[in-house]
Amino acid sequence: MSIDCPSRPPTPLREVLRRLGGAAVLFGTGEEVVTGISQDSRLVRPGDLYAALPGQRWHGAAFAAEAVSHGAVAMLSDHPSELLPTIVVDDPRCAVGPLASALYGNPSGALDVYGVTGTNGKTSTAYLLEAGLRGAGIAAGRITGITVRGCCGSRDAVRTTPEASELQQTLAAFKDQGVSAVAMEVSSHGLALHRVDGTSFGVAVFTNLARDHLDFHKDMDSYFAAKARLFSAERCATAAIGIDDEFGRRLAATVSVPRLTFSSKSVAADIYGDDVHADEGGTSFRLHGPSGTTTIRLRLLGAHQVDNALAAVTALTVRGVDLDGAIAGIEGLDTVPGRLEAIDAGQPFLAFVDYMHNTGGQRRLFPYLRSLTRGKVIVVIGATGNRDPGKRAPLGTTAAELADIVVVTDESPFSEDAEVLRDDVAGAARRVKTAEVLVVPERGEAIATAVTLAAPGDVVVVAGRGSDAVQDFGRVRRPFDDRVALYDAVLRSARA
Ligand SMILES: CC(=O)N[C@H]1[C@@H](OP(=O)(O)OP(=O)(O)OC[C@H]2O[C@@H](n3ccc(=O)[nH]c3=O)[C@H](O)[C@@H]2O)O[C@H](CO)[C@@H](O)[C@@H]1O[C@H](C)C(=O)N[C@@H](C)C(=O)N[C@H](CCC(=O)O)C(=O)O
Ligand SMILES: Nc1ncnc2c1ncn2[C@@H]1O[C@H](COP(=O)(O)OP(=O)(O)OP(=O)(O)O)[C@@H](O)[C@H]1O
Repeated sequence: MSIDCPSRPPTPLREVLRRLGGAAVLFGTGEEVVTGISQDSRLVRPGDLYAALPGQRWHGAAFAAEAVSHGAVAMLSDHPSELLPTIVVDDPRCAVGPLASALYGNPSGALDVYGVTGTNGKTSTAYLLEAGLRGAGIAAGRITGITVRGCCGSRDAVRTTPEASELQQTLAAFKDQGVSAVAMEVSSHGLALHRVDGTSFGVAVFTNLARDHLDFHKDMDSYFAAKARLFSAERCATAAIGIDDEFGRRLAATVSVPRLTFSSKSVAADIYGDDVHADEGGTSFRLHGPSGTTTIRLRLLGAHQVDNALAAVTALTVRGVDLDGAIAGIEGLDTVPGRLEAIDAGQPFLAFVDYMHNTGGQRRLFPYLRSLTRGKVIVVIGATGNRDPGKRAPLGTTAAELADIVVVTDESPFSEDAEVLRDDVAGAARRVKTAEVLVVPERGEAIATAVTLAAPGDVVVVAGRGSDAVQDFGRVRRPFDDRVALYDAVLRSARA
């Protein structure tokens, strides 16, 4: 990995205090100087200001000693520390982003940042954007829940949208590497938890909104409101908005920044796609926009990728990027890891790994999978623990409505009882009565079962985890990659 944030000029603590405004109170002399900021004691570097935040499980102040051991020189929190000079503010989480941006030289001001939000398609759209930017000759970086990639290397992502201090460090590193545009995912958690405060977006992109994350946001209106925060004139210069659902239309009607809309259903959009052909080799469609009509041939699979490509082209159009080069880049993208990724070990049926984990994704993808076969669609499915329990039954119901065989198994239960998760999904799937429903707790066995049941011409899809490399059972975590497991299962079945 080579995305280290280079050291920054020291900033006196008194200057930090001044930046935070009149409500901030300093406990200490203010003689110290800080060279960076971190909100995780484990990631503190010598010279850092440690932002100790109240969280869901802990208060960061509990980790002050560890921050000191790593070289923290001062703290930002909602109460003073006995260990470090502290600047106290009422809501330190709100303060971190803008302060980190200032300490790292306002990196987003020097970058064209494409922020992608929405329930589904953020990662895919960010990959398409990066490919389009690079195709147009623009040095691009990418921040997604899979990896963070600049011009000089990449590293695995910890979450979809990095915490505020890590985000500003990454943007500063990108800037120093010569990156000039960044495609990044902006999750609703990221917006609600102020991770992107202090970041200026050249364009905010809205893909779509469907039920998800209601454990955190409580209802769809709050979920939408979190997403809509990205589109305020204080955060973004322009917007690209998908209007194929009610929420996108609502957003398009209310944003005050210059915007273009896109759609794969409505000619009323500024940029729209039609004549979609999605088969097992790729996806083509006609794109109609301000500069005319062009045919786009994606190597990515599934009609949903037309929506994501429209999102990317619309955002690139809004930013005035050369579209010929950008479209060539988009057409060259061969896969997004774990997003309808084909697994081919020479078997006589189609096999995919996908990340669908909500009914919005299921409803968009199953029709495509169905179109690929005259035989059966077999899905391996589960529900992730510690997430909205209200989404489990709909996942089971929709899978059973749209597939022929549903193999229910474990995803990552985290601290929840795996059997309860399986029962919720399988119970709902069984009530549909049209699909065969099996429960196979161990994921590798479930995948092998699906493969064994596949006849020539069928479609097998292992859903829900995409490219995740670890299955998390709370106390036990084990390496598990669905793509490897599916490939191995296919090979084993061929030998048998
Ligand atoms: C809601 C949320 O984002 N929570 C994350 C967050 O929790 P938190 O801020 O409440 O932190 P906490 O664990 O209570 O700890 C409090 C403070 O102590 C600090 N700390 C904690 C432990 C330690 O050893 N040292 C230390 O400094 C933490 O950095 C934090 O500032 O910080 C924790 C550790 O730093 C994360 O483990 C935790 O992720 C939770 C488990 C999580 O699952 N987050 C998911 C839901 C998430 O954010 N997902 C979205 C994408 C969703 C999607 O699009 O599908 C994302 O953007 O990734
Ligand atoms: N435009 C779309 N419309 C509906 N479903 C989609 C769309 N794009 C992707 N999907 C589905 O959502 C899954 C996740 O896709 P992707 O990772 O691109 O989205 P995401 O918004 O980043 O999701 P997450 O935040 O969960 O990573 C895909 O595997 C696919 O099943």
